[in-house]
Amino acid sequence: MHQQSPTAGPVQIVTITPDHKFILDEKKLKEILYHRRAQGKKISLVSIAGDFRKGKSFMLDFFLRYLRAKNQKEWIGKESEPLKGFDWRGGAGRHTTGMIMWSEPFIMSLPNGEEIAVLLMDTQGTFDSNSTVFENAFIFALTLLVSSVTVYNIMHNLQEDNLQHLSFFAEYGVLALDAYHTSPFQQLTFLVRDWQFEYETPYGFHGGEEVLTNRLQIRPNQHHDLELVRSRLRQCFRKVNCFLMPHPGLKVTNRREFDGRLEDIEKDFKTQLQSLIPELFRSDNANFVKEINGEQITSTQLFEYFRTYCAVFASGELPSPKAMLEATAEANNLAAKAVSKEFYTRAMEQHCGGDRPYIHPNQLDALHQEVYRQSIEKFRCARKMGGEEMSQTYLQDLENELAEQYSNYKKHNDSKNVFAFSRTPTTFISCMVLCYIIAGLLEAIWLGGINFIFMFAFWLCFVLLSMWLYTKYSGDHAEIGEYIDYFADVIWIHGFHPVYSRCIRSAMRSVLGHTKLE
Ligand SMILES: Nc1nc2c(ncn2[C@@H]2O[C@H](COP(=O)(O)OP(=O)(O)OP(=O)(O)O)[C@@H](O)[C@H]2O)c(=O)[nH]1
Ligand SMILES: [Mg+2]
Repeated sequence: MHQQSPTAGPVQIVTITPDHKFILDEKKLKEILYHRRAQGKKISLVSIAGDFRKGKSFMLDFFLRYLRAKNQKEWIGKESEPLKGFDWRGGAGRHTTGMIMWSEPFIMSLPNGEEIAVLLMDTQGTFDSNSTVFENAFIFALTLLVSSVTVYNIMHNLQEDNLQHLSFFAEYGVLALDAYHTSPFQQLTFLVRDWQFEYETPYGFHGGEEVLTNRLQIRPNQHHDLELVRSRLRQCFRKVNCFLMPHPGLKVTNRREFDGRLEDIEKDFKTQLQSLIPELFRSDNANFVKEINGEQITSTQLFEYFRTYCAVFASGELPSPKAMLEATAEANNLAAKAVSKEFYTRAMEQHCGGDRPYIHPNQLDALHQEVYRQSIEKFRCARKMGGEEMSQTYLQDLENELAEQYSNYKKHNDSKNVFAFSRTPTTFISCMVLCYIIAGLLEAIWLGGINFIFMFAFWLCFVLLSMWLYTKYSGDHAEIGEYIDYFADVIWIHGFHPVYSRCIRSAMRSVLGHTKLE
């Protein structure tokens, strides 16, 4: 290990602004990652993340002691030496904000003798009352993306909510990657603080493995949600392990003047520190060196990745992560809106859809008013989370969408009107003219006796035409109008249309001299 300069210390590389945006301090990050000691070397980044006020920075200072120690055996330090490095303190309010990196890399050797640069990073605790869901997700996801080993610091036990949050953050991180990776993240170590059940499961990695196997097991008949979280975690991380840490003692947690000295810390805690930390920094661990896309990267490459990931998170291209209540309430409202809209569409289609005849505009409007009222009522009555204020936005959207649909139905209905108006009257008027001419001709050649058939057809067409006009203009007895349209269609398709087409074709042939017109 190389001597650190006396000025080495924690450096804020990511700052969260009061309006919950983040700023990456590229200059400071560059100073660390382009440090002369790290130049050209592969890199390992060990970070700690987890809920706020759970002793993360405190733990990181022991990592620091280990990496700084010249004598590997007695790295833990003197009994009365205060614990310094990354800033930690007691109290209930959050302390660390943004992301903080140690200003100088540490040099370690891989089993093949190659030197690598090791960096430490502290992060803002999740779920304090000041941070937004975006902040939490961004910090955690970025930590997972840039670290080779991420220590997920949790309290008391490995619970379902820890797994759920982790998978949420990991999925958010996956979004920032530009290509699909089978295991986008490397090592994740659950560090369970204040483990109380030593009588059942021992401290350390062995006990941790037992707890982890139990929690990550996919059981037959397990609920799909729980199974999904577990299978995604396995896909996202190359290695997951767990360490059970004892309580550090009441002097650590309850005394204001506690400064981190070992003499105030319980023996068990110190013993476990000595087993945890050397194991975490084992250079023969296959996941210790940072890899991206299956390639071990150098510190200068990491700088570029850091910048790229931050740019993706800032671009606004990613879906904005939402709190569980907000996301569920949104899903409820969207579902209720979809049901109401579908109800409206189905009812309108039944009366004025594509295969329905034209109806009078007044009738269409009355139909719309009624179906619209019922559809809005349906939305109001649906059970939704998020309260009245939230549902108001979706109600507004629904109203706009229904109004737009109605305007489309109106246009469609009008277009049917023009169509019906041209074909049905043309057919009946043509029939009447034809019948009249035939009756006249028959009269002229003294066959007036069979005239009555054509005069009957003439008057039939006249009556049908009058009835049709009445139904279309008044909107009453629409079904009768429909039957008349149908009757006219039959006459048109089987009577006039073939004759017209034949006439037009032969006329064209005589003009163009028997060219192929089929
Ligand atoms: N119960 C408990 N408390 C601890 C442990 N280790 C440290 N602490 C105490 O927890 C308090 C918070 O320590 P920090 O290291 O500042 O906690 P943090 O997680 O970094 O907090 P934020 O920076 O606010 O997210 C201090 O008073 C520590 O003495 C532990 O293992 N168990
Ligand atoms: Mg902290």
